[in-house]
Amino acid sequence: MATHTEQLTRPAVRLRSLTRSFDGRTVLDGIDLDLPAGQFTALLGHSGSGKSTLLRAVAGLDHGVVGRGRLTAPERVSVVFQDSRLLPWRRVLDNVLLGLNGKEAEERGRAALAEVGLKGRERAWPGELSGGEAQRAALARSLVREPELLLADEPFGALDALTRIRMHNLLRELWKRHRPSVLLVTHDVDEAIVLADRVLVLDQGRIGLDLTIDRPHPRSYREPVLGEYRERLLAALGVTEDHQ
Ligand SMILES: Nc1ncnc2c1ncn2[C@@H]1O[C@H](COP(=O)(O)OP(=O)(O)OP(=O)(O)O)[C@@H](O)[C@H]1O
Repeated sequence: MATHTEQLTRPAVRLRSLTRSFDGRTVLDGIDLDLPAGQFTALLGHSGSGKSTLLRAVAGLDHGVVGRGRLTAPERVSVVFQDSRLLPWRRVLDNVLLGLNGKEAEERGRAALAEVGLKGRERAWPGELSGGEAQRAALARSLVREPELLLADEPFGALDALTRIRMHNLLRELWKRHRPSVLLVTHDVDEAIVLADRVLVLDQGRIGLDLTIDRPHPRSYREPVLGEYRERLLAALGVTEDHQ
């Protein structure tokens, strides 16, 4: 992983005039965006606004899609999805190590599982894990690859509210320790505000708002000052809050 000084001097992701269309309908409309290395960024937007399309483009998972523009991203990119995508016929540690071999990789896999709170579950089958545990294993699978960029597409979307808060703390903790650049796609305004240092709103194929959240961590949903950010984000999303 890059040193902290290197991280500050070069963007991890650079998009220039990035355009993506499906069936003649433009979903991303000439996006220009730099994500500085080591930054924790969230991407908000309505359903269908193109968040996953943007994330897939950055991940290089959209081969064959009609599009234009220039994109640079680091070499080591990990992606976490809403479902853990663990292979049910492989034990948890083997899922984490998928494609990696050797004693040293195994040690790193065990360490990653310990980091996400799954020490002792190395030989469990994915079917024996709860939803939150499965997402922890998915995070460990990403972590063990030492990503420079971690892309997460609604990673906590299927979890209950309490588990989600614990996963927020875990993700932020892992980010602090390893400092990958993070791009987190979410529907959840509060999740974005509590976790990210920069929140982007995708609207009509463009970045409609680019908001820096300059507040110390850990943050709580209940901090009154975060309410100002919430209102700005909701306004950018075209949602008006009912204050009655
Ligand atoms: N492979 C594809 N083929 C055709 N249309 C697609 C494809 N992928 C995405 N789209 C369309 O592009 C638009 C944006 O989809 P995308 O999944 O990026 O939105 P999203 O903001 O991530 O939505 P959600 O929050 O509901 O997941 C949608 O209208 C979707 O139907």
